[in-house]
Amino acid sequence: MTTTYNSIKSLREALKPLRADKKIALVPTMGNLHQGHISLVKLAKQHADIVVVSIFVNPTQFGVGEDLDSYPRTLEADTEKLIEVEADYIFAPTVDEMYPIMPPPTQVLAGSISQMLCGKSRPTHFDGVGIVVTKLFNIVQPDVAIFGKKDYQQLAIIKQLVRDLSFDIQLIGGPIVRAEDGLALSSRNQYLTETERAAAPELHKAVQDLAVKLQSGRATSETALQSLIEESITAINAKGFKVDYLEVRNQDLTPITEFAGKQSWVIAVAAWLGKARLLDNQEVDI
Ligand SMILES: Nc1ncnc2c1ncn2[C@@H]1O[C@H](COP(=O)(O)OP(=O)(O)OP(=O)(O)O)[C@@H](O)[C@H]1O
Ligand SMILES: CC(C)(CO)[C@@H](O)C(=O)[O-]
Ligand code: BAL
Repeated sequence: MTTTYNSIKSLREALKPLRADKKIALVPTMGNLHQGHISLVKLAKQHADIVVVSIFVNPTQFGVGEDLDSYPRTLEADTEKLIEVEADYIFAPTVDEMYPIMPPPTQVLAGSISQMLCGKSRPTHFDGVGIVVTKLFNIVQPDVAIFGKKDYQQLAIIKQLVRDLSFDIQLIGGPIVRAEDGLALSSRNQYLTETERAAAPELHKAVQDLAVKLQSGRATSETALQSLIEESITAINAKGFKVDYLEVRNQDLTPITEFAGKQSWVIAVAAWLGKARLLDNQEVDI
């Protein structure tokens, strides 16, 4: 059975008797669920006895002028999908329940990792993610928490949060779920027009092309890497996107300083296509 709670107190009461002998997993979401989210719930079920899915469009992670008001809110359809996949609890609080004072005076800042990549164009975004995820961890006290690798930087920031605030939580990153044509599933894909949707998989293709070049050993120096990156940005922009950033980093998101020998890198990209800012990434082991 899938039960929905809107209050922190009632969810805590429901979970309390289960803690003694059940493993609890948390899957945090902003709702408008698609197969990417459902894959995380299925992964959660493999690692825990009880799965809690939070659905909360978190205002503190939206910047001024972003899509907080228009972000799709589809709780009824989401609930049906979660019943079908047999999630145990849905936590769907109101903004007042989560933030008695708005904006909350307490902050959870992630430092330099939150100012790079997506943080350059969304400078307060990860501070909002930091506080809401900290609250969700404190409310649910899960044994396991599942996040998607589509939001690669977010997962890296949450790894740092778990380490620095000593949360006793096992973090698991779920693989990116894609449409058949390669586009990473995302709630914001619905902002695309039909023509833009047809062009959208080009982003993934460009990332794959760059991955092939990296794997063939062409990034022998900082300069060589930079020129491959610039080639990719030009190719993506030529398809009608406006690249926000495309960077190659070590998989912990530190800058690359070693070019010889075995390397574990990640290509991370964000690009605007019409009203949608699309994210993608690919890990590359060289
Ligand atoms: N295609 C996907 N594959 C795997 N995980 C995903 C995918 N899309 C989203 N997730 C994960 O689901 C969780 C909730 O994400 P969220 O509700 O913001 O969905 P979203 O589709 O990414 O929305 P948005 O378009 O706002 O970025 C996050 O951990 C996110 O990384
Ligand atoms: C982790 C999260 C649920 C926090 O609001 C959100 O950033 C998301 O959906 O990725
Ligand atoms: N999945 C990322 C949530 C956001 O862009 O706010």
